[in-house]
Amino acid sequence: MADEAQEHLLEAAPENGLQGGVKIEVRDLTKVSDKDVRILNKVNVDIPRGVIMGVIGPSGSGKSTFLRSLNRLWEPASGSVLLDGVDICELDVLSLRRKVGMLFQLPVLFEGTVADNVRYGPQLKGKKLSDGEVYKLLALADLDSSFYGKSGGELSVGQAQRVALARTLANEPEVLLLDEPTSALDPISTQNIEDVLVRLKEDRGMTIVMVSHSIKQIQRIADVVCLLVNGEIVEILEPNQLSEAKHPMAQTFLQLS
Ligand SMILES: Nc1ncnc2c1ncn2[C@@H]1O[C@H](COP(=O)(O)OP(=O)(O)OP(=O)(O)O)[C@@H](O)[C@H]1O
Repeated sequence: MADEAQEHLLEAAPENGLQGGVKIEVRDLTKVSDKDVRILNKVNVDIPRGVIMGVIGPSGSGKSTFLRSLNRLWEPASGSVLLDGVDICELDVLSLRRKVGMLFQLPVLFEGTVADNVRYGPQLKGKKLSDGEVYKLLALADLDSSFYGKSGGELSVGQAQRVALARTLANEPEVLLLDEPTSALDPISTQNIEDVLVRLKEDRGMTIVMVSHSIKQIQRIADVVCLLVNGEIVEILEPNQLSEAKHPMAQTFLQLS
């Protein structure tokens, strides 16, 4: 990846008074499939703290694999990922996944109430969240107190996605990984989630890496966008500069999406 591209990322670091600096360093990250096909090929990128990074690229280019490699849902074949300078392979997987929370395209809620779901992570560590703490987490995910006692079956997909977000936030993550988190949602639910993500970045300095097929969404909320093609990062740009991307796939992708 060109040095120039990396500079875009570092320039996007927050000017909101929160601590800046590199949060995630990805070094020569390579992932090979069982059939010996390279899914990620020597990916290098520094992701600053307090930035929303959008990841785009054609289907099969390795976006989900990249995301899953950041919290060891997929183990790399070679290369490394450093979180605050510490190789994630040196961290206990459970504590890594608390620090680096993840949301998927479709939310899966556990049995029980919304409050049970939100309490789940802290409970595994022996901590019972008070009602007030649960309400605060719901509010962070833009859900009012009426959701507290509801069950998953009573929720729309958009509401369930926000409950899944509140459940992730209960673990006090420093990084959020989002794999097309709004692709199954209507425009209003999408906007709710986008607003929450921007607030988490601005108020808490959270680092957010989001795969999205929507260029418009990337342009609405991302600070930088990273284009993956055939398992390689070929461009890192500010969202409003996407039309200036030099890689031929970028133009095709822009026209089709
Ligand atoms: N568990 C797996 N085992 C083997 N190959 C896999 C596995 N998961 C994904 N792949 C392959 O890795 C490549 C990248 O897949 P990945 O899901 O990361 O792409 P993507 O860019 O997220 O695609 P999409 O936009 O369609 O979700 C694809 O060729 C896919 O077939």
